[in-house]
Amino acid sequence: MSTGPDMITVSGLQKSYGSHRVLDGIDLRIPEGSIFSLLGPNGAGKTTTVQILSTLIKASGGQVTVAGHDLAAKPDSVRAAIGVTGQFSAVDGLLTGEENLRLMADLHRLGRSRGRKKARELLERFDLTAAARKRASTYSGGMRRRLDLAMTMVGNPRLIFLDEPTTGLDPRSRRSMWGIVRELVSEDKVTIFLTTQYLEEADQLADRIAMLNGGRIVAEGTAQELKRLVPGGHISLKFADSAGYQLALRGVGPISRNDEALTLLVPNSGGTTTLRGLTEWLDTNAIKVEELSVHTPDLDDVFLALTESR
Ligand SMILES: Nc1ncnc2c1ncn2[C@@H]1O[C@H](COP(=O)(O)OP(=O)(O)OP(=O)(O)O)[C@@H](O)[C@H]1O
Repeated sequence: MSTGPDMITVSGLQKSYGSHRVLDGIDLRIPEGSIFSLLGPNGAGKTTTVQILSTLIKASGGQVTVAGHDLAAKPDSVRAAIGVTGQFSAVDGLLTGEENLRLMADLHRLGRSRGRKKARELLERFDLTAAARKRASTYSGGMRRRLDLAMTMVGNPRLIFLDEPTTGLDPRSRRSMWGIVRELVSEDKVTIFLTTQYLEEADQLADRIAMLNGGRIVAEGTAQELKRLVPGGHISLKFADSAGYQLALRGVGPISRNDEALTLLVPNSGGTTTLRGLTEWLDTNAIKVEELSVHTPDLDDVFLALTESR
């Protein structure tokens, strides 16, 4: 991840609709060349934040710079530096993939030969060459998303707002999209602002994640840092016989028990020490374990713990 200058800085960002305060003082710093993900339950204010940062609507208060430009003073400069893809796809289904890209090249005034070259390159890169002459309406969901992203890349944006890039895609198409997004960052040095409903997606892609709830950022950090915020890591043990179970019950300090299934849950600090200590203790006491599994908290646990209605 880059430690260079920031692509986005936000301080004290506010947005109200009448007396309804949707964003209540948000601070963010997003380094250039990184992937940042904003998460939050429905109605938390994610779309509002993206709409403000991408110049679609005006903030009610606070300071924002995007790509080095003051958002309030220089919205045109901000617009020239960014690309937006997602829910409001620019793809025209009646045109072929190639035509869609050429149209975009025309809008960016690339000129005929440069436009064609750019379209060819992007079709190749986004794995759409074979479908280049087919109408976009015949494309699969994954192909359509790739075309949409390719069209955004025609303008050479330094920052892309990716709104739910894989919603509705099958696991293979989702993985292929993740690969493309990573490549945009590693090769083109693009900064990505990602909104997603899939916590796994943020976990896979984002360098840093912020959780928005009730118009405020309630947690911010790497996926690992966020996971450390919630307890919930545990080791699950299933015993071979009731004698071993009874012995362990007194010895291991379980957080929960199931006498019928002969299972115990033991808290896990996250390191290997607890696990090793536990298995050594079981060995020493000749207790037979049938199954052992380690559960580390995931972003779902963090999300639920931090965004429960308050
Ligand atoms: N134009 C508007 N007028 C009044 N209220 C609005 C307007 N746009 C959004 N809101 C309110 O702002 C709040 C945040 O909405 P926003 O769309 O930003 O949430 P979100 O986090 O993107 O949610 P979702 O995951 O459902 O898309 C909601 O309570 C919504 O009703």
